Amino acid sequence: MSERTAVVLAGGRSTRFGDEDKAVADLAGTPMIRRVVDRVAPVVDAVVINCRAEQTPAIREALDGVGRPVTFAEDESPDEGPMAGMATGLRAVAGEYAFVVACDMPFVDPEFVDYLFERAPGHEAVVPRPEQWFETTHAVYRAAAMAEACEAALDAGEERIVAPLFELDFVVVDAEAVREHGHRRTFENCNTREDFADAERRLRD
Ligand SMILES: Nc1nc2c(ncn2[C@@H]2O[C@H](COP(=O)(O)OP(=O)(O)OP(=O)(O)O)[C@@H](O)[C@H]2O)c(=O)[nH]1
Repeated sequence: MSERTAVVLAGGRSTRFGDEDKAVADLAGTPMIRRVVDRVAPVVDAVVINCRAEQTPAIREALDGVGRPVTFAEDESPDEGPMAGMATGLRAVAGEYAFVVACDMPFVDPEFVDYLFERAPGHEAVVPRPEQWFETTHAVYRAAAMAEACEAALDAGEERIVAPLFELDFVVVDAEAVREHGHRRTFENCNTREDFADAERRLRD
């Protein structure tokens, strides 16, 4: 089996959260990004973090001892959006396939991630579609192909991550397959203080 990587997107400004980086914000006693990495670590061989250079020290500290090699792929120009971050992160991937996940999805389901990787051979992307939209920041990509497609889309002035996706040979994981293989919370994300409070309640349940 070729090496599997998790690319964690953390280069956003957390404006809905407030004057603190939500990636390293405390969620029930653990930095949120640590929760994400701890959950995916059992099903990947390596981790790539995309962030801005000034975020790296705090994220590195939060990930101390995760048990997988962690590489930092820092934005050359910050604030260019999640698709630019995805391209930067994917360019740092050594293996063929990578699971891309946002740093604010602390309930990501490792069994579901494993299922996405299992479906990947022979394709360039495996993207869940639990409802009407594609979960592009919770999907497996052939790293080089998606990075190239993102870069072309950015050059064309495109901002939506579905644009490069449609250039690839991709598999959709439909609602039924999501229900069968994934925990229903796998896509939940935390953007606001209220979302954090909600997540903390769930983590205590
Ligand atoms: N590299 C990079 N990543 C980004 C950028 N904007 C968002 N992201 C990442 O993309 C993912 C989805 O973005 P959001 O959930 O909107 O996070 P955010 O932008 O930090 O939050 P808000 O400012 O509240 O919208 C998160 O994992 C962010 O870290 C960006 O300009 N550059």
